[in-house]
Amino acid sequence: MSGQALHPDAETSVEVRNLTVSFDGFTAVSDVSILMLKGQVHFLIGPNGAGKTTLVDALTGLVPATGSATYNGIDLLGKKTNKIIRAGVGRTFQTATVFDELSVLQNLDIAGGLHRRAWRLPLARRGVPEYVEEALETIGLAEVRDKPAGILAHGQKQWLEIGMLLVQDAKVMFLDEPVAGMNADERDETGQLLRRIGATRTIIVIEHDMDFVRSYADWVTVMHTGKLLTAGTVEQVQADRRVQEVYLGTTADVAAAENEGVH
Ligand SMILES: Nc1ncnc2c1ncn2[C@@H]1O[C@H](COP(=O)(O)OP(=O)(O)OP(=O)(O)O)[C@@H](O)[C@H]1O
Repeated sequence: MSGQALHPDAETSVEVRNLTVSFDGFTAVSDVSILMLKGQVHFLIGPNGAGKTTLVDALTGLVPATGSATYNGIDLLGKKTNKIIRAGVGRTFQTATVFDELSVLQNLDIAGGLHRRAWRLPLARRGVPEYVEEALETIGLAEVRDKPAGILAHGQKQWLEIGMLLVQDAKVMFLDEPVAGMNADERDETGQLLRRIGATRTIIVIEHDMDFVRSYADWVTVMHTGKLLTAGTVEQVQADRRVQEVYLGTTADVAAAENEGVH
């Protein structure tokens, strides 16, 4: 895909080619090809039903797909979710999946256990592993480590989910609307967090909050009715008339909006 090498030395991390997902004859994702580079925060946007979640489902072993998708050359299609996690590809969902009655630390420990091949001693008997300490610091929850996850603020729960991916050693993270329901401060903290962890990983965020996209996207991919509409920098995507049409309606609506100074 031309123009995507914002950083000349960025390496391709996830490569999706001609990916198609059909449900009983309905094509939810149609012939989509995307390159995702290491060290970039990618955003996947598009109106409701565009196929964003289904695309991520296909890349994380939840729905079957045709075409090809690799991470660092490892085939992702046709693999079970646990194998995909072990390969270094993780995701969050729109609704939090933390165990409310367990502490922040225990949630991280369990998530880390999913990644470890061998069965290990429970946390209480072996102390807190270094990588869990690091994750706690990174997500800013060190001070609430022993609190039950159920009492965390909404934003903190989302950060815990991201921490769970960190302890799984996910090098590729798909995040489904991580800032939905967050206040402005929480959104900013989340954006900074994504930048920090994205420097050495590949982050792909499904998002509807365009302010958040504008502030933190290195690269934006736009989907519409299952197809890839366009991809580029925020500026490129915003200037694309097809994107404006998809979000605003018809070409006539776009012209009217432009006349009224809406962009
Ligand atoms: N399991 C399924 N069976 C049948 N159709 C499905 C299934 N999952 C998704 N779809 C359909 O596929 C299309 C794409 O849905 P998807 O959830 O991927 O869109 P999205 O871009 O993530 O939308 P949103 O922003 O609303 O979450 C929708 O028309 C949806 O109804």
